[in-house]
Amino acid sequence: MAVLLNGLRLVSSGNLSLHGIKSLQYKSTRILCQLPCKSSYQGRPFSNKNMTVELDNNTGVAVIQMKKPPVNSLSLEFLTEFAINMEKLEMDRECRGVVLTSSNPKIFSAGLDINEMYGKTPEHSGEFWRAVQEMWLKLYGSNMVTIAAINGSSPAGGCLMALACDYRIMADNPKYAIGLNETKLGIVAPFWFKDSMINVIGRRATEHSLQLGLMYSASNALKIGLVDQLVAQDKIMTHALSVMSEWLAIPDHARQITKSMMRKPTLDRLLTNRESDIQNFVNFISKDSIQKSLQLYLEMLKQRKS
Ligand SMILES: CCCCCCCC/C=C\C/C=C/C(=O)SCCNC(=O)CCNC(=O)[C@H](O)C(C)(C)COP(=O)(O)OP(=O)(O)OC[C@H]1O[C@@H](n2cnc3c(N)ncnc32)[C@H](O)[C@@H]1OP(=O)(O)O
Repeated sequence: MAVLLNGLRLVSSGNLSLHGIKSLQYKSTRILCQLPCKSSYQGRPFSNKNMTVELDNNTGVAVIQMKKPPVNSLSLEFLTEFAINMEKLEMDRECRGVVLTSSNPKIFSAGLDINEMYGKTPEHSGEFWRAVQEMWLKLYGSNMVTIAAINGSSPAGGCLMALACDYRIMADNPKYAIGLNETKLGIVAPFWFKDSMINVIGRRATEHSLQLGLMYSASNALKIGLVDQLVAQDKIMTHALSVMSEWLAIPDHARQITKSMMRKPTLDRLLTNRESDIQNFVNFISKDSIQKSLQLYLEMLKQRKS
């Protein structure tokens, strides 16, 4: 955790949620630019199999652009790479904010890679689920300002990623849909997916949404508060960076402590039940009836195409 105070940067060893706000050490550094100063942009890209990460040293803002063809499905490899990148940015004293977006102009993310849940060993399923948890813990528990620039459809795990951010901006296109549609696949959104949604849209709307596995058009997502703003597709990144500059104008320490106060109980719930959540997932996904549902769903996805 990093806090700016009178020109000194207070740095702790990890995410706000994982390590709380105690044991701060003093490190002297320059104060990072509070607002984007585009004139002296210096991009610094790294790691690029499933995503590119570009940190602007002048603004302290990184853009993570997911680029896993065809639909940014969240495979074990993708999730591992994502967690490593988040960790790197979290540790980077110059990074204060992250915009998450997609290189696919129509799909933000298709959610968890269904192939990782179908026909796999319990060991693989457990490893996969731990990686899903890690992605969420890193994003939901980040000290940085996180903004989702949702430039396409975003079902299930894709919606979860957006829900884990601080702010959601969606492209204003009636063809794009977002939601936690797990029940439509015959599976159940785990408690921390549900908690993430409750924290954004409230209990009643979440119950309705989860039971029916609803996918919302961009305009309906805005109506229920699932996204914060709709913006024309070609303006989404400019707008996300402008919203980011507003968030970064708030002193880091005050914003981070507030964020921690709001999110810690939700994070702690998964942290204290992490192993049982993995076991529940493995038991659930290994059932013949669930495997059958996933098989049918995968076939349906392939048939839809032809
Ligand atoms: C008692 C409690 C116990 C608790 C247990 C917990 C269990 C909970 C477990 C898991 C939670 C699950 C979370 C998830 O995220 S599941 C994934 C949900 N995702 C979806 O339903 C999206 C499905 N996809 C689509 O709707 C569309 O593909 C699209 C809108 C994303 C894109 O449409 P389009 O551009 O038309 O592309 P195609 O449909 O043609 O797809 C291209 C290609 O990609 C494949 N594909 C799509 N989505 C996925 C996916 N999620 N995983 C893997 N593969 C995917 C699709 O099959 C096509 O493949 P191809 O034919 O081989 O080209």
